[in-house]
Amino acid sequence: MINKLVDKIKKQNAPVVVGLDPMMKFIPEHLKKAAFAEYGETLEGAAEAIWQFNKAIVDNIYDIVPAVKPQVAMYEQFGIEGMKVFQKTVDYCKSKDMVVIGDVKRGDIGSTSEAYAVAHLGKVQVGSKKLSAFNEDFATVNPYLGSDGINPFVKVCKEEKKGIFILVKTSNPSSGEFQDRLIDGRPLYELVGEKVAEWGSECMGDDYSYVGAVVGATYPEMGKTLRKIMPKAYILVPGYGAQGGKAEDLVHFFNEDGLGAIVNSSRGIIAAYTKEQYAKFGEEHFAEASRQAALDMIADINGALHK
Ligand SMILES: O=c1ccn([C@@H]2O[C@H](COP(=O)(O)O)[C@@H](O)[C@H]2O)c(=O)[nH]1
Repeated sequence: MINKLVDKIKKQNAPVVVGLDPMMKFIPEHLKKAAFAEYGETLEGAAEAIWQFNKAIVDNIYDIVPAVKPQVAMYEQFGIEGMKVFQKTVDYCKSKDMVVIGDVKRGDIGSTSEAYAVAHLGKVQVGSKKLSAFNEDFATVNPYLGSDGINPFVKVCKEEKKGIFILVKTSNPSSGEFQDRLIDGRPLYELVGEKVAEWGSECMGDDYSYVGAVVGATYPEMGKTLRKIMPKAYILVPGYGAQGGKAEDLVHFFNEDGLGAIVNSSRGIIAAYTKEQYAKFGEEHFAEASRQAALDMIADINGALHK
């Protein structure tokens, strides 16, 4: 799957992933009205509105953007109905040949991590059959339980040709509380980065490992250091746009080959129609505003890379 991701990034010339984080406040009134008319103000109604919102956005970006990153929390808050839409969204994006990164941030003791890995990337045994559940292409994984929590994901990735992105340095303001703590004079995120390189060395695609890393756009200096520590790891970079990350800060997250990183934007793309810059599209045409915002983001990042 890492080879497919790299190929799509090259073909579309777009090192960009759109985050499908469908918060209700961003879903246009006409979609909510139609969904609530059919299902009432219920969890089913919310799920239907989310589905219509996601589908319209995906229909408008799949030819220009290689990957999507549905954030599971935004679906999970609506219980089973939300998770059904998560699944439907994953399946729909895959039918459009997009690479799907499930932002699920899992990781636990070995036996539990194994179940998480099976749920999101693998196949579950049911009697004599092996069946896929959520079936994303990649999942995000929390490394703070150590190798026990990571190994089951690596095993499933090998079997299924899937991939993971391990949290190394997150984009949020308080990420330094623990991640920057010095251990034997070195910040913890660097030590995690070294482990990612080690785990990933056994998991190579053609040029990059299918064990990647998450490093926030909001910490460009750390991104530069981590790029050197993990030369073969693809870096998933959240924090561009809504969290303040800028294209010019992201250049050192990439390798000399112009590859090695994929930058995420969620609110900046899916809620583009609420921004003054894209107001001319109007709420009815929210998905076209998202397409334009995605095109602008791609141009912004490529512009910084090819300066
Ligand atoms: O360090 C991290 C890890 C994950 N995220 C997730 O990415 C998106 C960012 O959304 P924006 O609207 O583009 O800010 C969201 O799903 C986060 O949970 C992150 O931001 N930082």
